[in-house]
Amino acid sequence: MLISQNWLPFSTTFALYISSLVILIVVIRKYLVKTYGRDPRLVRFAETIPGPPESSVFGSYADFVYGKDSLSKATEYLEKYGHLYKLWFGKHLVVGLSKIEDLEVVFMSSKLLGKPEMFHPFHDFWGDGLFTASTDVWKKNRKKLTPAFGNNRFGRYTIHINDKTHQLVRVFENLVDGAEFNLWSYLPHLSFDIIAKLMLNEELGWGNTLATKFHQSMAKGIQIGFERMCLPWLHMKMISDFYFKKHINQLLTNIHELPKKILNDKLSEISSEIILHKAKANEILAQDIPPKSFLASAYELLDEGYDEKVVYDEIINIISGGTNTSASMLSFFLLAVAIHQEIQDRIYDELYQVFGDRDRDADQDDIRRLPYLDQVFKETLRRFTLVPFVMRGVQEDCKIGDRIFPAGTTIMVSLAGVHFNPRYYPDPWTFNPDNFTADAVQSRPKLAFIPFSVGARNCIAQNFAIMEIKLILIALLRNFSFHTTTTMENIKLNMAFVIDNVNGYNVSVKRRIKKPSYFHAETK
Ligand code: HEM
Repeated sequence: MLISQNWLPFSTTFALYISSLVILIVVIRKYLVKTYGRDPRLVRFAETIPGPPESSVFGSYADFVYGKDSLSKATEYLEKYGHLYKLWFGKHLVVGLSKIEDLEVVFMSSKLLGKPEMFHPFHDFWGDGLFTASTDVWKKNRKKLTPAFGNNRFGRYTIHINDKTHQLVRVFENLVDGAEFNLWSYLPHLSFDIIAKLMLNEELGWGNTLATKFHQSMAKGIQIGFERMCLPWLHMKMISDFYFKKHINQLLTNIHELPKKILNDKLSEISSEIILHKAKANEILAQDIPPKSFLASAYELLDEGYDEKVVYDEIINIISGGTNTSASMLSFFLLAVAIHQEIQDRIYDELYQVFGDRDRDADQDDIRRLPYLDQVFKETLRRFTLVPFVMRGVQEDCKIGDRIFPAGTTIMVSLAGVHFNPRYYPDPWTFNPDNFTADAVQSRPKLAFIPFSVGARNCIAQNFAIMEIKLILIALLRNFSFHTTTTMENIKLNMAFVIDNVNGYNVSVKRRIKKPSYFHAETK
């Protein structure tokens, strides 16, 4: 009796121990399968596609994330695997595409408008704004916000862009004949000030505490999002939450302070604008009124049944979309023409033909009269493809080329793969504005140049960005010549949403003598 009494508790404890262990193993296994288990349909589809070597659990992230920069990566994959290749990021199958015929199908398909599931770490920061909104929300928001980027607003925008650029010209005056400085210390400030003024009607300098907090937190948030998307051990929610949750909440609090303040400051202004537009629409008001602002359009999303968070999200998206893109483009352009002085001379000669030595500001008509500036502008967007890849999620099976892409695949359209395809650009690593002479453009398919992406989910601000950046370039190049000790070989691009040069954009400036280059040649 005694023996059996001692033995029974032991056996019960042992049984309990074993069954708990079994349950734990089952739960862990289920969790791991849910986190990393690959859909057999995706696995079978992937077997037909070439790609870099991968371990079965973690995928090809190491090659992608820790390899070369994104432009080199895009061209390396193109050379090794052609226009279709696969990468596994944990359980996510990513298929890279750069054949123009395939891209046409992707961009024109109304079923391929959604962002992929693996993008969800960015949803924390961009929320239901255009970058990460689900397709249904995106459709409503995009329709509402598109008019804010219409050409009918550009006349008013031109005045403010020129005004803000004058302020930068005054800062550069103090740097004339000095040492090299990094353009990046100035250009994001300018593009942010312009977006704040034009889209949000706020005079928010970069140095403003809320703005600084916003930019620092957003940069950190994007970095965390990128790590959570690419590094498979962070696909485990409990690990990801353990490392980042508190931090992400703090970053979000910092980020939201700015749109909250803007809405607070501008609420009565927005309400009056909306009332005015309603009166005009109902023909109660006869006089002409300015087109609706971005802020009023975003605020009207509340009529669609959303709460204020969606307005914050769109403000956050527009600042994110409009700051580093323009600043990177300006920086790469000025660095490239500082390296290629003969190209800079030719741009100035063209500017001199249009403006002579007068001081008047540039406008829309002037932009149209500067074809060589346009060639260099496009070559900068090609050679330094700012957004090298765009992602789309396949929500239902779809045919691209002769393959059926199963639901659940992530499509990675390689804009850089197109821009570095030797078939369209014979010497793709050379910076050569002649790639964009009228004849050269005519000889290529239209989709061979797609820096702003194409189709319904392209850059909402494409025309605005071109106008803004050209006006700034015209003002800077009319006042200064740019010089550098950097060479094309020193430019090292890093992997990010908008590429940037890890070595900075170091230039020195000289005051422009307002005479064309042939005048200097004759007086030598
Ligand atoms: C040279 C400058 C720029 C380039 C090369 C560029 C490029 C792009 C590209 C490729 C996309 C598509 C991304 C995707 O499909 O995932 C995009 C989207 C977007 N861009 Fe730009 N962009 C530039 C400037 C701007 C500016 C100045 C703004 C704001 C004022 C802006 C706001 C946006 C927004 C909000 C989206 C999301 C559109 C949507 O999903 O409906 N971009 N941009």
